[in-house]
Amino acid sequence: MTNTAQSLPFRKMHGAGNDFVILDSRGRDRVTTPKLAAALGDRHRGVGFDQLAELHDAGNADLALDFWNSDGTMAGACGNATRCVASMVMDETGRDALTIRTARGLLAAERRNGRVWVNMGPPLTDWDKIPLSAPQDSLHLPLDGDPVGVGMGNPHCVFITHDAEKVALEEQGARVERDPLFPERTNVEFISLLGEDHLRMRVWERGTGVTLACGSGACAAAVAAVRRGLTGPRVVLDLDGGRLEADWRDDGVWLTGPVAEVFRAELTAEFLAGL
Ligand SMILES: N[C@@H](CCC[C@H](N)C(=O)O)C(=O)O
Repeated sequence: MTNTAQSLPFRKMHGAGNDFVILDSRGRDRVTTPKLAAALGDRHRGVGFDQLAELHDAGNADLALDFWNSDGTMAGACGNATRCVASMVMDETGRDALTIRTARGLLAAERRNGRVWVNMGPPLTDWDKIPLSAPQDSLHLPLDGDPVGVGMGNPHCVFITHDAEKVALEEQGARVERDPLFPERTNVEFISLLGEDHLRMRVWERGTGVTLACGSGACAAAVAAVRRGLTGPRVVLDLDGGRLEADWRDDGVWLTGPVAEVFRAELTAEFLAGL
């Protein structure tokens, strides 16, 4: 933490109930450390969030983004936070198209008919790119329930079930997140088919636990559903916190859904000094 003497402004936003603290470090040094992320992510002694997103300057893009989980670890991708920040910067600048540098690569965001879409990039299906710990066919991972492995800049393990409502999400999610098949742990999704190109999805996020929605997870679920012949490439997903849409095109998987700003506040100098 470089800025302990001063308070630090932030915003709270959410996308379909997947909630974020947004720190805007454009024009200054980045401030997030694992300790700050974990302290702020504490819903009792901090602010509480599923992810923290920190904006910063990017030479060759409109902005850059880092993502942190509430356990203080970093994530390579966060679809819902990317949508929230894109919407915020589009409102700020009046622009309808942005490029966003993330650990996953350069992502495009577009506002079409009032809805912000983000291209989360092409899915990764090779075992070493997801990554898995040994060569495997990612379409049939060697785990009970025959899940599909998908990389979206972060790892996902997608279980196709008869009824996602009936899954013991906490127990199964926690176990699969740390299965040795995933050297970097994994996000875990359970999906079931509700109708044509319409999925129910529940999610356990790596580094956070059960969340109301996960954007990269929705993209991974759509990819798994297409690869297993369940749906076409454009899919509606009903999550606990709302509805997301994923559209797998030649240039990547596009994601949209609701976004909301909840409040703006500042971290006190006392809170920061205690880290
Ligand atoms: N909520 C996210 C995913 C956040 C990162 C994830 N927990 C990880 O560690 O990979 C989303 O909307 O994509």
